[in-house]
Amino acid sequence: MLAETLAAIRPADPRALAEARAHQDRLTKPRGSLGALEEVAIRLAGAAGASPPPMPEPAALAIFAADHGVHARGVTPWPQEVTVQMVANFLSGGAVANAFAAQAGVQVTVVDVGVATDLAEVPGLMVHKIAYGTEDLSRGPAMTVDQAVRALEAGIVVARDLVAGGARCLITGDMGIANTTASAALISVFTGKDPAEVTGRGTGIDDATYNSKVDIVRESLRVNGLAGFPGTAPPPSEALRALAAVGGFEHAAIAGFILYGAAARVPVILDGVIAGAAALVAAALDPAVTDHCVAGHRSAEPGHSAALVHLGLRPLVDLELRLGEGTGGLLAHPMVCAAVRVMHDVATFDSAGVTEKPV
Ligand SMILES: Cc1cc2ncn([C@H]3O[C@H](COP(=O)(O)O)[C@@H](O)[C@H]3O)c2cc1C
Ligand SMILES: O=C(O)c1cccnc1
Repeated sequence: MLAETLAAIRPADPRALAEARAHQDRLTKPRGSLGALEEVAIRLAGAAGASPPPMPEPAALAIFAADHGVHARGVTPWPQEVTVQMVANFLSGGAVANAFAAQAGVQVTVVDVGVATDLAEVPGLMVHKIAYGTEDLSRGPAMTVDQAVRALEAGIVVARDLVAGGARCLITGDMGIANTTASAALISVFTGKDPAEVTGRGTGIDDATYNSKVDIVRESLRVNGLAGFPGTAPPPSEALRALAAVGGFEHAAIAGFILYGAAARVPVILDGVIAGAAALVAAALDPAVTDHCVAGHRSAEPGHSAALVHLGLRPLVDLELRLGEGTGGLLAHPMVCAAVRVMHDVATFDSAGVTEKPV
């Protein structure tokens, strides 16, 4: 299924890109006056292979939840049970992601890809559990390559089901106590940046815990033989091994979710640092996936900025959010819709009889 999905991915369509650019310039506004929103609409046209691109709605948020063996190293002040407790909170509609999703009119699905507790499938929850949390990435591989592939495929299946159910835009979400540690390790591997530059404070930690977290990320790269790509990214053949070594099940599943969106030409709005790390994995497997992604926001985590630079994506919202769950992606969704609606609804100089400034 992974191979099939990868084989279906195409880069942006140059003709649709050119048509969308030309169309933007015919609309009744000064050229370029919608700034980065023009680029978003043009990007979605290239991704869809059509100008104007289809409206990116309805949108569906998938919150991939999993636990992390590295939690045992004290990288976060929160107990591991908060992951499963927050899953229950998402399902009863009480989390920030639910509030933002309600505001944006977005459907929420929670996916257990590796929570440390057994969960029964209930409406709104899909169970694709790979294991009861990962192993400790600072002592050896967090998961096997086979588990990484199964988690990627879980993300593919979830995206496929949501698109089959009518979703025309996919938004990434995550829940997993300690997952900013795995994110930092992945970002360090895939951007070639030093762990000290890409490790952040996650939910909020003191200086001593922060310094230890950086050491643990560094140790994870050394123990797993991943410290050998300074300033470069690992080759695609190494990407799955790197994902398995230092990633989480939610990172793998989000990478698969992104790959399916790209393959199906359904745009994917990326959330914060966890999605950024997952997108680096997806882009290492096929660089064309970034043509199908919009960076919803820039998180306060330093690794997220490094990931966005590496991916060549410009974030739409920059509000120092550091929550995850899909909250940044949800805030961006109405902006992405507005950008595309301009292409559908706004009159041209010709059609409205507005005098165009001579070029
Ligand atoms: C109550 C609560 C709700 C959350 N919602 C998202 N996260 C976020 O914080 C966690 C990662 O941070 P760290 O690596 O520092 O543990 C992830 O679960 C992420 O989704 C939350 C964290 C907490 C505590
Ligand atoms: O950037 C994020 O998405 C983030 C930051 C801190 C904790 N959880 C998620």
